[in-house]
Amino acid sequence: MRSELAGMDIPLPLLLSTLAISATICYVLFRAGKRRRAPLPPGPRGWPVLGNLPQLGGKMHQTLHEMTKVYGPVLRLRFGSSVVVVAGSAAVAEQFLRTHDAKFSSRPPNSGGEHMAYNYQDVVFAPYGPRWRAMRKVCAVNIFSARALDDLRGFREREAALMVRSLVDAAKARVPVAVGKAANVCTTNGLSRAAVGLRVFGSGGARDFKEIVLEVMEVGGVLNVGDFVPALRWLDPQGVVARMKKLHRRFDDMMNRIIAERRTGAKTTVVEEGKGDLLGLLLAMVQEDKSLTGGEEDKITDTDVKALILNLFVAGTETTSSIVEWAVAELIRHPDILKQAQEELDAVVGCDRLVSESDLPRLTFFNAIIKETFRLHPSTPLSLPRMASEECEVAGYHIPRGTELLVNVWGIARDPALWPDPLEYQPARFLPGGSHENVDLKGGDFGLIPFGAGRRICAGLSWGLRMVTVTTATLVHSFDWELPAGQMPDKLNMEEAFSLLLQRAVPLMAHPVPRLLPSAYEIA
Ligand code: HEM
Repeated sequence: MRSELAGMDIPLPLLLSTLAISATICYVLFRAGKRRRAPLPPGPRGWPVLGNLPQLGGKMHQTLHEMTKVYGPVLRLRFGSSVVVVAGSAAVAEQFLRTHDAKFSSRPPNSGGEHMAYNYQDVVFAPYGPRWRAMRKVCAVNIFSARALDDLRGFREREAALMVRSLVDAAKARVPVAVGKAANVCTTNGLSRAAVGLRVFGSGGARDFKEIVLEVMEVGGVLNVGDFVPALRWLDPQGVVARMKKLHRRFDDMMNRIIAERRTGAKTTVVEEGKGDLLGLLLAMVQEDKSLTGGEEDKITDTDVKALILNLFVAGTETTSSIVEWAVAELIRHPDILKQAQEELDAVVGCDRLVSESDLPRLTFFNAIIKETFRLHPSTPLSLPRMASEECEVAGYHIPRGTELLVNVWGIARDPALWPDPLEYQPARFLPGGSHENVDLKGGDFGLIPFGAGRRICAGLSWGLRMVTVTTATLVHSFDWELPAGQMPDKLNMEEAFSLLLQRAVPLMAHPVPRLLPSAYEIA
């Protein structure tokens, strides 16, 4: 038999065998293609609807660290309807945040970004793109560049001195102080003076401002179940969204008032001159009709200014003061390390004045203490979430588009494969000749990334690091620290609280004992 195909006369057996061979080749290629796609990462089975949310507990970073030991360094979970992947080793974090960083440069949508941060018009939640880049540049130039940091140094040092004054008063009264609270007043006021020319706490502080900032920091740290389970979103079971909306209105009203006062030159709440602060610089840009991205329709607006200021308070206050509190607690637990730190401070600074920022580069041992504290007690143990804008392959696993990424910076910094005696507080590991002498905190060493890494690394890293170092150095240089009667340094409770930020479960209370010459404490 013969068959006619496109006018050709082909024998039927030949045609059939050609078709059979083609079909077989297609099938083999299809199977090979299927096999080439990497598997999804492993992870524990979750519950219906809620997925793995009920298994996380309050100390999510600890649970995820344990799961990583079982399932490996790329862990796949489901938070409600969101697929989440957790990076649990330095090598895997590097693949996500260096090799594939461009694909993970946006953050997943969430209620904080929508209801508090002016519908993602800020820096923290803004989708990756020209607008986000421009907003980051505005911060970088006006507050976080080396020059801006130096210009604003007076605010930080002044607040550190005021902290010392209040601690001397407590010493005279023989009352123990909450070290984290004292540090928080210092870091928040330092930032708020630089940002809006106002002190949040203390004399001259605006009460409204303080209340709003405290609540913004608190609400910003809550994990909202409605973000992961769409069916629960409208119910708002924790009442988080309702609080956010109310708080947003209060913050917005307050900022509108501050901006109006600035524009009319009225002086109701402004305790600093306001010259040279970030708000003044940003309002000048609005006045000049400056474009963010160069486009005509993309002028910087009052909303951009308010969103940016909000970011600084949420991202830059508790993160900074919690590290100071952990550092002082570690030093109380390790009197030999505290003594060595004080000897270095005395040699560099002397005993007749307080620490200044210009002393910091010469404090080799003290800088190692700061690194070691960030290693064991990173303020944001799971960094901030990112989201895959494209699919990719990491460590042999397929990561689909839309997957949320958490990087367990807390767990990675305790990996025994990377850190000898990982649970021991040993600043010397960062000293010349130590096992990690060249490691820094700036996102290049993936075993230690408390500020994140890649394009969306912490925008306030330089400010945060300086503020943490100068505040801690001031506390350690100006005072000896004694625990309240009955507490032993080696038994100090070092438990972590239930929170997205790494707070202490039991706030550190201690007696400051002045140790410098009396003239050092003469603070105007
Ligand atoms: C010292 C303590 C601080 C720590 C440990 C810290 C940590 C972080 C981390 C882990 C991220 C996410 C990075 C990533 O996605 O890879 C981040 C983002 C951010 N941080 Fe910080 N931070 C600190 C202080 C500050 C300060 C003082 C400010 C501002 C005054 C600030 C402003 C920001 C902003 C604006 C972002 C968002 C960056 C973006 O999405 O482009 N942070 N921070």
